[in-house]
Amino acid sequence: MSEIAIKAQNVSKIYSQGLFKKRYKLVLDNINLEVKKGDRLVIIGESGMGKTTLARILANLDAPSSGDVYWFGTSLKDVNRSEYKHLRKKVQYVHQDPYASLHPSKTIFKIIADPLKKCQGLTGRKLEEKVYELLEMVGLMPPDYFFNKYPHHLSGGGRQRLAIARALTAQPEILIADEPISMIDMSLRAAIIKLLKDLNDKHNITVILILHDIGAARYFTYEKGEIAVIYGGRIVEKGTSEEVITRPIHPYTKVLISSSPIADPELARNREIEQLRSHDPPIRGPETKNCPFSHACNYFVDKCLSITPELEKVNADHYIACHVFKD
Ligand SMILES: Nc1ncnc2c1ncn2[C@@H]1O[C@H](COP(=O)(O)OP(=O)(O)OP(=O)(O)O)[C@@H](O)[C@H]1O
Repeated sequence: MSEIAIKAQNVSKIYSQGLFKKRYKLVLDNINLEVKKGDRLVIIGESGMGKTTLARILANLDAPSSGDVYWFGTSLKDVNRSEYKHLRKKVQYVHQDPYASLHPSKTIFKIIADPLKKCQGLTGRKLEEKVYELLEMVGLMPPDYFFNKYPHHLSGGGRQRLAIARALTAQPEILIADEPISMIDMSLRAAIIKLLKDLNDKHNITVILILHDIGAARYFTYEKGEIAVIYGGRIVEKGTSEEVITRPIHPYTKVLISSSPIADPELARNREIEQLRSHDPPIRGPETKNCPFSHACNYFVDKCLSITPELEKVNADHYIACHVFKD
């Protein structure tokens, strides 16, 4: 059996808001997820559903209010300092915004070389060779052409490639990329997803990719991996791309798929998009026990307003959290 690379166990996150911080907002509600070593996972959902919060907690950039995250079987609550130092390098995070995450006055060589010196202790010719290799690996070609350039010389896609190369300097085994394509031109997006697929395929790096684009999710997972659909801080549907995108069950997943843009004008004209009862994100507190989608769902029944549905198995490749639709 493959080793579990990363696991979230009963992870919840509550933020306090308001003047005296007395209003509590449940942003993640009892999330359970695991990703095997060398596998791929997409976490998909619309804005404000908790994707970034979950990604940051998985990367230990933020702490859950309750629950635990495990890296390679080690609980981040119990880990000792030296073990954590060792594990930290293995889990790297790629930010949504490549513009903000790169030092504007450092050359591209320095952006990659500095962490290489720190993480791998490389110097001189070996350092130069490694910078060359990493730039080549992320498709910044020919690598030495970029050595003395600066981030502002690159396109958005190029900057995201550079941000990925920088994350690779730590030789990670898990890469968590938070919407890495949302701030770059449409035409460059597929290439970044392809790069992440290649890193997974050729270098066996476990990749967790946060997305709101269903087409990109399908492209990333059609050969392997899973898609987890998040709504109101809950995983509402999870499974292979074949199951979740081809045979969606949850009403939210269906709406997400049917409203994703399609290029063919004929298909776009003829398709029907279900109108939801509300387009606002749900407001839930720590004590809320309902289906997070119940305020928007056209099919809700009484139970949906008072009992939070748990993820249940439909088949080996498909899980669903819905009181009404179960298969
Ligand atoms: N530090 C914070 N304090 C209070 N509320 C927060 C904080 N960070 C996030 N939130 C709230 O948590 C909810 C989920 O935010 P999150 O950024 O995780 O969603 P998201 O799905 O990643 O959305 P987006 O795609 O817009 O980034 C939102 O309602 C957001 O306003």
